[in-house]
Amino acid sequence: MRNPVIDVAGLRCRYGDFEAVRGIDLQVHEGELFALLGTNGAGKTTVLETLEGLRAPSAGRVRVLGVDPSRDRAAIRARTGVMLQDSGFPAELTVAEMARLWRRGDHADALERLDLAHRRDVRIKQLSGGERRRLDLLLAVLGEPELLFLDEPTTGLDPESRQRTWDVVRDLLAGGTTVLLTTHYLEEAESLAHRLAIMHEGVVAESGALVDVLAAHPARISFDLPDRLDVSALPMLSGDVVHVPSGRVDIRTRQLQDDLDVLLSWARRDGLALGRLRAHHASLEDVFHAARAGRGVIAA
Ligand SMILES: Nc1ncnc2c1ncn2[C@@H]1O[C@H](COP(=O)(O)OP(=O)(O)OP(=O)(O)O)[C@@H](O)[C@H]1O
Repeated sequence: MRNPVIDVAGLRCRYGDFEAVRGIDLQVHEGELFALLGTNGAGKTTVLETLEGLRAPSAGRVRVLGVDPSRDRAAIRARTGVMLQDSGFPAELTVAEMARLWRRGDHADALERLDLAHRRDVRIKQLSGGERRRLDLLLAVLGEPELLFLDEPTTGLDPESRQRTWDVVRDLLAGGTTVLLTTHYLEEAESLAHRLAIMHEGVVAESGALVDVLAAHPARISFDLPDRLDVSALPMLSGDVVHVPSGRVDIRTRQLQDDLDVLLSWARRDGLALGRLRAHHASLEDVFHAARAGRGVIAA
């Protein structure tokens, strides 16, 4: 098997007395999109900055494209694209000028792809927040990097712009680019990621292939408990039943189809309507809440 594009073992990062990253392992393989998720302050930006060579780890081993980023940042920069949360480009330049300054050439296709062609002669200071984000992405991918760091790439974008960004990322993946993504939008990770890690308070609380991580968590059935019924009236189910004060029943089960079948048969037999009935396999949001609550499962 080939060496991972990113290989991190036992990484620790300190800010003075405070240890923000407390011993994490990560491997990102060629051509995959790895989502680094986590609660606020979990340490994602610190990890990202370490991988980009912007800060040295206080302990552990970090290799990016086979190189130690804190020792040889220049070697990595030439082969990576970085889309930061706040890029701070010169406000007076136009979009086309900025792109040419970043990398020589016309870039008409890339501008078109990111829906910026019609804004090519507009100054950066006049762009909307969403257009700024698309310009950030444009500049990050102009050099056709082997490895792309995307730090919350769709924050502030409307749903259509977000979809467009996802399409660009999918095209890059199809072309063999490796992507490390951080995002607070779990549906973004669920839509794009092959593998992921969820950080909480400086450690990895959950990690693995997206499909394995989702499969390791119970499915859910929820509905409004019909009027005048008590939860004790529910039929015998394999899952755990939680009854919230608002009258909603929430069932966590590893036998989704069987439990749903039992519930629907019971409701039909007794002529009951299960209001706002929902049944679904675990979503990344369920996994995220479990990780935060310390119920994570390291799947791989
Ligand atoms: N320069 C700094 N000095 C001291 N503490 C810092 C510094 N930068 C970050 N921290 C702390 O380190 C921890 C991790 O911060 P980091 O920005 O890496 O988290 P994050 O996962 O990116 O958070 P968010 O999702 O909120 O952006 C936080 O508790 C933060 O307050």
